[in-house]
Amino acid sequence: MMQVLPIQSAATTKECLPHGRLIVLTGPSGVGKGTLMRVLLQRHPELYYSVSMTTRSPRSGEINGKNYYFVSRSKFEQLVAQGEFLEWAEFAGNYYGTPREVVLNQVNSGKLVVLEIELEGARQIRASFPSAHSIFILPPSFEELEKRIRGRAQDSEEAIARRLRRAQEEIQAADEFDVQIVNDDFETALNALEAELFG
Ligand SMILES: Nc1ncnc2c1ncn2[C@@H]1O[C@H](COP(=O)(O)OP(=O)(O)OP(=O)(O)O)[C@@H](O)[C@H]1O
Ligand SMILES: Nc1nc2c(ncn2[C@@H]2O[C@H](COP(=O)(O)O)[C@@H](O)[C@H]2O)c(=O)[nH]1
Repeated sequence: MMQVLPIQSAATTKECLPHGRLIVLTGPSGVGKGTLMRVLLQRHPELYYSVSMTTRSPRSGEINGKNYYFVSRSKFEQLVAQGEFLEWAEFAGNYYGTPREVVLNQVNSGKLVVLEIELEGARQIRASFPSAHSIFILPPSFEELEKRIRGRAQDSEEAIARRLRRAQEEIQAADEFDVQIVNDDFETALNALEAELFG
């Protein structure tokens, strides 16, 4: 019988996922990843959603520990140096990272774990965990993406411009991922996502 080893390190090894599964949900800012995740978690509370750490300032209504762990740049850099992240990246002027220990514990205990992260982090996870299932969410058009980011009304004009510039690059990378789902009609996209996660 094949020996099953727990996942311990993403930085140095390529691991298979022994008990649970790791799902990577990526796609450009404003495409609707967070909204899809929120509804998915309501429908499937057994999923484990990894709360990331960021140096971005909280938006109105965001709660520390629920939406993100909000930390200073110096604290984030200290945690990077200590190897506390499974992956991390700088996006639109802020750091974002996935806490290593809690995620590995959840996967090893058999949970279906979802990471909602940007392109560079998603690439790091794919490199470290080739058996992670990666899903890229696409907008129906670039114009619609811009409309959604602006409609969210949460980011400054400069932040919107950075995110849209980055989105061009991100969309071109969609084919690197296992599955692409277009988030045009919300229910259709949600059903496609559920089908990917629960077969
Ligand atoms: N299918 C859809 N049709 C129309 N609007 C949508 C759809 N899906 C999401 N939205 C809206 O688009 C906006 C951006 O969605 P959301 O914040 O979930 O994007 P995101 O991909 O999580 O962005 P970020 O990566 O910046 O966190 C929200 O106002 C949301 O209500
Ligand atoms: N590489 C990582 N990217 C992350 C993580 N948590 C969130 N994100 C992504 O960052 C952008 C911007 O998010 P926003 O909340 O400021 O709009 C978005 O694409 C998120 O998916 C993470 O831990 N690592």
